[in-house]
Amino acid sequence: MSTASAFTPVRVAILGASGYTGAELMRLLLRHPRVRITALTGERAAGKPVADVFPHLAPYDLPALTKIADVNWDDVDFVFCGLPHGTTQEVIAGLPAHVRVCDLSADFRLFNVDTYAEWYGHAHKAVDLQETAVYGLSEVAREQVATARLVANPGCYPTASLLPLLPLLKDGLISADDIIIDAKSGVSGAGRDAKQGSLYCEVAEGMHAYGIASHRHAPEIEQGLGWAAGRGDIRIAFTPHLIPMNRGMMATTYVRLKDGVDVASLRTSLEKAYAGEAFVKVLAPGVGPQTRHVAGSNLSLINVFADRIPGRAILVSVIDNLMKGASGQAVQNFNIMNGFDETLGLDVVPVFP
Ligand SMILES: NC(=O)C1=CN([C@@H]2O[C@H](COP(=O)(O)OP(=O)(O)OC[C@H]3O[C@@H](n4cnc5c(N)ncnc54)[C@H](OP(=O)(O)O)[C@@H]3O)[C@@H](O)[C@H]2O)C=CC1
Ligand SMILES: CC(=O)N[C@@H](CCC(=O)OP(=O)(O)O)C(=O)O
Repeated sequence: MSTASAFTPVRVAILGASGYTGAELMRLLLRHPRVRITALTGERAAGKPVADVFPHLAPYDLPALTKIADVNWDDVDFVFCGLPHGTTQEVIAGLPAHVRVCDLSADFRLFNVDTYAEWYGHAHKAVDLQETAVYGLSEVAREQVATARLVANPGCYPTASLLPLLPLLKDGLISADDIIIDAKSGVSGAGRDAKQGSLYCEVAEGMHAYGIASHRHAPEIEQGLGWAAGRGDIRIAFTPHLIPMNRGMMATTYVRLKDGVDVASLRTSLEKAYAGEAFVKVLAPGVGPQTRHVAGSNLSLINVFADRIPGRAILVSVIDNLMKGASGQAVQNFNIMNGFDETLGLDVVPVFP
């Protein structure tokens, strides 16, 4: 099987194709009518056919994995970069100018390079490029994404957290100073690399919080909230948890309503913000979003509930961390950057149950 297109295809390279987000990108782009995959890279997997690394892709006609240094850039228009954070800034800074980029790592997400250095433990290695990067939460930044050369694809926890919160802050309905995010992720969020924390015995039949009050996605979420609230000093309580499942992410967020605001107004704000959106849906009152409702798809399902404590509300949002939390949103941004219908390659119905 190979991709066929009646149009001139965009020639795409996936850096980090031997990782989980790379596999997800190949799954989506093989079905994308305007894409031809011309280069795939791996580090340890360089030199291997994709089928050796991902046998589920054996039926498809894909280039073999190479080192990044061996990519022929004359044959590439667009790069999806799925490398570990910290390795990406220098790689992207070294790409030829004609190539547009969607970076899935955290390397270009924080606009303030001092904040980046504080949370990532080293100075930013491409400060000039950082200034040109657009934070690609697709529904919020469409216009900037459309013309960007470099899009910083949001993190999975920030995507799940920001989608329900941004409209409510923009509309002035909730306090920016009392936001508590309790989030859970499937283990694929940690990537395919062998790590003790991803071993079966460490994650099966149990769950645990990690990065408590110290996870590097907190400043990314605060940056987005600050944009919506028009303030740079927002601090959140954010606790991620690792859950024994392959994919999926849930953010349960506790907020305080501004005086005179009720939960119905929150619902109206969310419905208005996401009316007509292909991938963000506000569920009917009382219906709880579940990770199994979005598995394998680019959907984000959200809902809002009255808390039993007066003046408070609870937001629940779910995404698939590898889709809307990574590769799905990256393809959505690719579509926006190329003027394509946003849903191309993403018309995937969730796998249920
Ligand atoms: N997994 C998720 O749900 C999400 C991931 N992200 C981010 O996306 C990026 C990719 O994540 P994911 O696919 O999960 O990670 P993986 O660990 O599964 O894959 C990493 C990829 O990068 C390659 N690689 C590793 N080190 C280097 C290096 N020094 N130089 C060149 N290539 C290298 C690996 O090659 P090889 O294996 O062949 O050595 C592999 O192809 C990360 O920055 C991650 O934080 C963002 C949102 C969600
Ligand atoms: C389960 C798990 O380990 N998840 C990762 C987040 C995945 C992600 O979005 O990370 P980036 O910011 O690097 O893109 C973590 O907590 O670090």
